[in-house]
Amino acid sequence: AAEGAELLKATQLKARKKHLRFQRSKIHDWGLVAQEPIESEDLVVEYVGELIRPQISDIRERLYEKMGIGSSYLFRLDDGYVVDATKRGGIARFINHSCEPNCYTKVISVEGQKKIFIYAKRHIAAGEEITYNYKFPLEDKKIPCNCSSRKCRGSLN
Ligand SMILES: Nc1ncnc2c1ncn2[C@@H]1O[C@H](CN(CC[C@H](N)C(=O)O)CC2CN(CCC(c3ccccc3)c3ccccc3)C2)[C@@H](O)[C@H]1O
Repeated sequence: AAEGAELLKATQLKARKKHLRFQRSKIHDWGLVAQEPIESEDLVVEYVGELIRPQISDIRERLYEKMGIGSSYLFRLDDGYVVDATKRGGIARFINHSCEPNCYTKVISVEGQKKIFIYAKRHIAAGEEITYNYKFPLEDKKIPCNCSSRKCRGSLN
């Protein structure tokens, strides 16, 4: 049953993939834009990258900082593990944050492998930019938020 569900998900993702394009974003640099309408609760995309242990991600984060890459394509999981999409990443790495997002993320363990899926939390019209809440931990050094939604909190962290 699990494999079946997994296979179905994979085909859904493949079908969906051709209707997502990364384009210039009004929020920041590049973003992921829906080319066709997406129904609420539909699976949009998987955040594909390398699953790395907390210790490794700290080292990589410092490395990326040194390389001037700044905020990298790291997706932090609750248990400290990180999915790093910097080298080998899918299009989901271009998704920007919004304080009033149209998607949400869900971490699902498939045969012990943690996978991050992004689902629509409402109907998304063609041409809309895909967004989710990054849920960055609060920090002193603020990254100003440019989501321009009514409930914008003003910063990502
Ligand atoms: N609501 C928001 N308001 C204001 N800012 C927002 C909002 N949402 C997201 N952001 C910004 O987007 C970041 C997240 N970002 C989401 C996508 C991004 N739009 C983009 O265009 O890539 C992915 C990261 C951006 N970085 C790019 C690195 C790139 C690089 C770095 C330096 C020089 C050249 C290139 C790089 C390239 C190749 C390999 C490694 C790094 C990764 C957040 O950390 C924040 O800075």
